[in-house]
Amino acid sequence: MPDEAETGGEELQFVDRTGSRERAGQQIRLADMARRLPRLVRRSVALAWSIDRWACLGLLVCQVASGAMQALGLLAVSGTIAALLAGGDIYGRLLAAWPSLVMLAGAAAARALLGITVAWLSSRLGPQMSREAELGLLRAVTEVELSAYDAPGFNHRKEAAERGAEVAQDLVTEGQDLIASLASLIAGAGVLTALHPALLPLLALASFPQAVAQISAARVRYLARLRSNGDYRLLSILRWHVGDRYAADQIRAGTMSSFLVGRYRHITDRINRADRRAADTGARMSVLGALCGGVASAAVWAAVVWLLATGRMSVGHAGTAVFALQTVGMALRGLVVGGARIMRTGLYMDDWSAFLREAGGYRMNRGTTVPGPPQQITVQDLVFRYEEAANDAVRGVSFTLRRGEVVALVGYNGSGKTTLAKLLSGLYLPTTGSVTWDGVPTGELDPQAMWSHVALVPQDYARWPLTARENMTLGQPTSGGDADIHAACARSGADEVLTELRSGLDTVLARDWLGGQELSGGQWQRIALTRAFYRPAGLLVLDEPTAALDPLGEHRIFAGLRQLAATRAVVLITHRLTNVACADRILVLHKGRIVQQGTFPELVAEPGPFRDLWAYQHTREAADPAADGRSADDCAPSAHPAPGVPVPVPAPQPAPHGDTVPRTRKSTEGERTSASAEAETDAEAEAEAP
Ligand SMILES: Nc1ncnc2c1ncn2[C@@H]1O[C@H](COP(=O)(O)OP(=O)(O)OP(=O)(O)O)[C@@H](O)[C@H]1O
Repeated sequence: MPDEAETGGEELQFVDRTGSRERAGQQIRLADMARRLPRLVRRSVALAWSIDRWACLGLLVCQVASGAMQALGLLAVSGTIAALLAGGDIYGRLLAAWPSLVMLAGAAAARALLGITVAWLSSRLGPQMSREAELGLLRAVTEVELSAYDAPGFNHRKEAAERGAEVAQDLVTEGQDLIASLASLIAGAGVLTALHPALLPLLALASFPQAVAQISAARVRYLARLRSNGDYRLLSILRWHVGDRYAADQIRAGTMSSFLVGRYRHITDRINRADRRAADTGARMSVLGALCGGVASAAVWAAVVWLLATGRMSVGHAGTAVFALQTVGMALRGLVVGGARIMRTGLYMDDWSAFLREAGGYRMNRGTTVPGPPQQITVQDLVFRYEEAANDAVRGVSFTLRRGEVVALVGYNGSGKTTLAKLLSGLYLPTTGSVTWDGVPTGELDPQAMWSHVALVPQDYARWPLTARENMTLGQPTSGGDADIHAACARSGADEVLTELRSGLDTVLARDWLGGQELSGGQWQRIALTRAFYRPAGLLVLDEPTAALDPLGEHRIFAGLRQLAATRAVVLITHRLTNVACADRILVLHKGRIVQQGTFPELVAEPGPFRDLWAYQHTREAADPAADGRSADDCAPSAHPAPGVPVPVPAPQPAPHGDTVPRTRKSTEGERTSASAEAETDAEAEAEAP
């Protein structure tokens, strides 16, 4: 298969629409660094302090002590050299140098010990910081509006924040390296200044070109990585698709492996090119910096020789100056390299903290009214448009849904059914118009309290790698205990699934896990239905709830639906029109609008999209009964046209199996069909049917 990139077609790519990170990356410069470093160190210390103040305190004390030991060591070097170069016999000189030597060894040993302590504390603290950062991120993610996931900018910010959480642990080591370099610098600079005041400014001047070069190289590398971020993301998505079990059969049967691997290669080639360019530029800068630095260092050493030659500095002091110059030089390099690293980490952490602050710009900001189970959900002039979409997904929709009612949404693919169901559940908020629960707009309700009254079976239901029990209770067991779970299983057909599970409700539903067991698609759908039936919710939304079920399983669900509706408002979305005969009212959507509504018999009698769909589906099913395993008569025999007659007008009569829904009666606004109440007893009997 030809590559899209080769054919000139569109190519999947991730774009930083805000450009904020690119701008931030451009800030990796010496002046910005000098300005930002104290803030970054403060932040890393504050984060560490909030997690483990004793470890944090220990690290700070160790670094200060290490700096002091370094200064002591340099002084000891000076004392040792001075004693060794003094006049007198060698034994006398060694004896005089002895205390300085002991001090030198003691300082070195103490520094080594402090280094080990720092490494120990850092390795305890670092991973904790990342875990805490991840937890903060998880909390922030659950606090965003669902619509955030439809906004490309949000996903980009989320990924950047994830990277920030990942590198949070580096802040400890980088912060420590920086503090250690600073301590060394102060110690060395103090000694150097004491030896001769001109040496330190000279050294600082000599280090300047190298510092600029190293920071520039770090900036180039960061920006290159930033520009390749989208490609790295693509690679991880491709890796997941190629490696995951869900598509393994399709990759093989579709002989897609070379296409996918080729695509992977195409992206890695692009990353490699960018990396090579960045590496080359970085190396050129480093060479230039090293050349300038080399010349400047030669000047510093020449100055030391000149001081020595002109008698302005003793030999002992000159020896100490050699060590001090090395110490200060290393400390300066450590400051620059560590500074560039912590700047880079700081930029990622900025992404993380900005995400936590604003939840990627989509933090839920809703009301605090705590609702009860909704008695009536009213939709008025509802319009909803997905972010950056060209058209409204739902436009000008008005209707009322009451407790005890089953309302079916039907229509062609993309007509807005799922979107409307999510608006009813308060998962999305209207762009204009309103959705009210017992008179209160969904935006004014406390979201968690509202969703505790929603039971949702989406088209793509989650397959949690948890036990069967947790998969059904969603970690929120009712006071009825397992009895409630079994009752819900009996409704959904999951009772049959349970008998096949090794440890019953305690079985982990994930084959990859030790002791876990995998389920078939239909078995998983039964579990998803059990969740919804188990949940004591006032609004039940079923979006294609039986797509994966066998005919008997499907029959069981629809036979029990009326009984469920007794205490709930039910929204049913299905393309299988025989199933919507169970509904009190059917809303037909087309391009986001309600174009028809009424009972099943009314709609099959009325020219329009519903009748077209029904005629097509029924004719097909009549021609090939095997296409639909269950009889259309299960729900509303009166509504079904006789074979060969495309769309008959149904006669009003009670359904079999005791379903007493008066099918021909129009469910007008403000009016509830008597069916809901009357059907309960009979539907209960039906629920027992296999
Ligand atoms: N996350 C999204 N971002 C942008 N547009 C979307 C998104 N989800 C759906 N849409 C668009 O909104 C419209 C309605 O989609 P919706 O999923 O509500 O349709 P549907 O009637 O449930 O379709 P189906 O029968 O295929 O499930 C479609 O045009 C679709 O392309």
